[in-house]
Amino acid sequence: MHTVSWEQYVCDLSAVMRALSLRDANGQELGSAGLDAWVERTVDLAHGGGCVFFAGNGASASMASHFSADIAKNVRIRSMVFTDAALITCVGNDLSYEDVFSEPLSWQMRQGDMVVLVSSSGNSPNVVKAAKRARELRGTVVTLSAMSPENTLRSLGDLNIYVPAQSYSHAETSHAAILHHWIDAVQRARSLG
Ligand SMILES: O=C(CO)[C@@H](O)[C@H](O)[C@H](O)[C@H](O)COP(=O)(O)O
Repeated sequence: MHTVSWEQYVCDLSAVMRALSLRDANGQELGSAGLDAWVERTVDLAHGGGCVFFAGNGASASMASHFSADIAKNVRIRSMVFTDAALITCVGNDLSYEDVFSEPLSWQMRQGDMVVLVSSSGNSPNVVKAAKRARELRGTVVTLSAMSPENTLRSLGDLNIYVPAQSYSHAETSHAAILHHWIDAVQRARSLG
């Protein structure tokens, strides 16, 4: 069995996280300083009573639920995910799996709300469609992706966070750390931490 020592794993993961890229909608690189812009937008949204939606598949679906709970409980920001079994099976069955995030967004998202879309590959069709729908609805789109730098999702957000992870392990762990970092910062900015 191929093994990597814990020290090597941490070293490789750290390299991936340090190489974080954050680009705006025009493709301009903001680097990790762009995380502050994300925090500011989220604080502004909170002042206006806006909602933060989260979506992703598999491990990213569990992150969506986790961080939706955190932002509501710890930061008192309204939040929603679309992974309720009745909802996802209904939309998946009646329309298609590609619509399971975009369709509920159409019903729930208002101008000025934010959606955080998490996809390691950056190519899951339902996540890509959600990004396009949210833009039509004039919401703020934040994407977290990995794998190929040319992945589809990376060009669809107002803020596009990318880590050059080549494994789901590194991609998912990096995304979870970024989301924790963001919510901690929003919590401090709202003097709730
Ligand atoms: O955790 C893993 C793989 O390690 C899986 O659950 C993974 O999240 C699923 O295969 C997802 O469907 C992958 O979708 P995506 O993150 O590439 O959009």
